[in-house]
Amino acid sequence: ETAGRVSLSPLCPLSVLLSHRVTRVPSELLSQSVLLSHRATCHPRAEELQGQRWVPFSREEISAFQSQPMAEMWQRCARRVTEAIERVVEFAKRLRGFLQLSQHDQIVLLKAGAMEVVLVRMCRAFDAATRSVLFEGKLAGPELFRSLGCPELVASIFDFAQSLSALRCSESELAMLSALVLLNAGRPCLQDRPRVARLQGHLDVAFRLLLRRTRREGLLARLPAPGRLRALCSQHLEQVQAFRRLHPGGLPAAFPPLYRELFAPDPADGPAGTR
Ligand SMILES: N#Cc1cc2c(cc1C(F)(C(F)(F)F)C(F)(F)F)CC[C@H]1N(C(=O)[C@H]3CC[C@H](C(=O)O)CC3)CC[C@@]21S(=O)(=O)c1ccc(F)cc1
Repeated sequence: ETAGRVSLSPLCPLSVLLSHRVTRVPSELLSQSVLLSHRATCHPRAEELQGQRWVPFSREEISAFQSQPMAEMWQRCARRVTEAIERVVEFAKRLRGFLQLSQHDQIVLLKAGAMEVVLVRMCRAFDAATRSVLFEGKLAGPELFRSLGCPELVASIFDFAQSLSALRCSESELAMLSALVLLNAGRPCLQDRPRVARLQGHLDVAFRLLLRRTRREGLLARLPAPGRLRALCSQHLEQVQAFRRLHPGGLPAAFPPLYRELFAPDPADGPAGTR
């Protein structure tokens, strides 16, 4: 019998039975630890989202954003992407087994999945009623991002946020979704694919049991197809390349180094994920 599991032999007096803490199955412990990692690395925190009255930007504030030079707005948003990705890296490091992978595989999984997790997390701060997202403290519609010069990408990002928020996922569901986006054994260039597949398998079982416990099995069929996230991220990479072409000499130094590493790697550094 493993330590802590109550022995159910008939000889076991009630006092012993009652003295043990509640016995949780490993998968419930796993989804609980993923939820804690998610809560600790999301911004804003769930309680802030509930409490906060979401105020929309005024017309003047929106036109101020729209008259920002393109490079300024890109740097402003790139900083927020970078902050969000740093929190996703912290989330990954807290996932059971992630830090035991080789650093090469950790980097491959993060390069491929971090932005996808940011886009999943975005739905937490998305208001479906006004089709707007919390940006720098207030609610912003797609028109606020006009000066980025990539209206299709912005529209796809909002469509994705809209469809995900329509599923009204709980924090636990978003936590498990994010963990499964990251620990994806299908990512190219992995060295120890079977090891990632084992971690992914444990998360998959834990997610299905969570959905069964909460009578939300129907969610699986309604989740956006994984291809949609991938398409969004490749659209994003195209836009970064387009932006770089507009600004020869590489991304301005004002872009965070992590952003440059993830989205505008210097060709001299070799193919993505192999450094
Ligand atoms: N630069 C940017 C950029 C920045 C962002 C997104 C997309 C881009 C690009 F798609 C662009 F610009 F083209 F639209 C880009 F660049 F990626 F291509 C989507 C995720 C957003 N985001 C978030 O919603 C996070 C989610 C996680 C959350 C947390 O940490 O828990 C914090 C807030 C991070 C940055 C942010 S944003 O808020 O600047 C934003 C920008 C445009 C838009 F249409 C909607 C939002």
